[in-house]
Amino acid sequence: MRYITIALAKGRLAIKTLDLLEKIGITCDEIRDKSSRKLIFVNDDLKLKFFLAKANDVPTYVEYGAADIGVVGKDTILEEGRKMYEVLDLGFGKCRMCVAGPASADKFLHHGELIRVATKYPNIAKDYFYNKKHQTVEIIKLNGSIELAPIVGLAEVIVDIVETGSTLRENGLVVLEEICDISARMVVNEVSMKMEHERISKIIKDLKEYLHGGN
Ligand SMILES: Nc1ncnc2c1ncn2[C@@H]1O[C@H](COP(=O)(O)OP(=O)(O)OP(=O)(O)O)[C@@H](O)[C@H]1O
Ligand SMILES: O=P(O)(O)OC[C@H]1O[C@H](OP(=O)(O)OP(=O)(O)O)[C@H](O)[C@@H]1O
Repeated sequence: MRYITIALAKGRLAIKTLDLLEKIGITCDEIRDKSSRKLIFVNDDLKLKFFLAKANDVPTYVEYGAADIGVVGKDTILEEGRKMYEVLDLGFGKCRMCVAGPASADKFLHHGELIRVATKYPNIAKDYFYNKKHQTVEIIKLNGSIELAPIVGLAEVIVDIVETGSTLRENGLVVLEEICDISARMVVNEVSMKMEHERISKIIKDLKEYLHGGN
């Protein structure tokens, strides 16, 4: 039997994903060992392989079929725009994609001004401002600590993830507009979905039963 490969996003979502898979009997203890430098893990009994990848790369592995299944945030799915099936909302990693800034920046969002928008998500920001708001903006790509940008005068507003809101609050910023809700999703390669339909459908069905079964 062919092995099915599952790509998991490193970081915040990894442990929660492993915990959830464990609930439906998909286990891979070795992958939890942080001291290991191994990149790929095999469960011969279940005919499954697992690997951890940088979150942004998970959709790439899945589109090309190097992974049959992936687990990654909706933010990454929207930003990467890869061709694959999004099959399940896993219900954790919940947060919101927002436009944020100092409260005084609100006026820039209603008068169609050419403002600067700092973000780790240039495609999401572009889609929101250009297609939904019809506002021309300058997008400035950053890789972290996005909240710094309006404080130091790099941009008028930011597009970023807000979970508890603490980071915004502690830096004197507020949510100005909500773009969409985010959570972890299961994605599947389009060919794998056909070729391994039975096994992949079973995983999705088991997860759905667990998630919606009141556990
Ligand atoms: N407070 C939060 N901040 C950031 N991401 C969150 C938060 N809550 C949930 N998430 C989800 O967790 C995913 C992974 O976040 P994580 O911070 O581990 O990785 P990353 O920020 O993409 O990686 P890196 O820090 O290497 O750039 C996000 O893509 C998002 O879907
Ligand atoms: O609403 P909160 O609960 O405060 O969470 C939101 C913050 O968490 C994320 O940053 P992360 O910790 O990933 O660090 P980064 O700035 O390096 O991306 C995100 O970019 C926000 O800064």
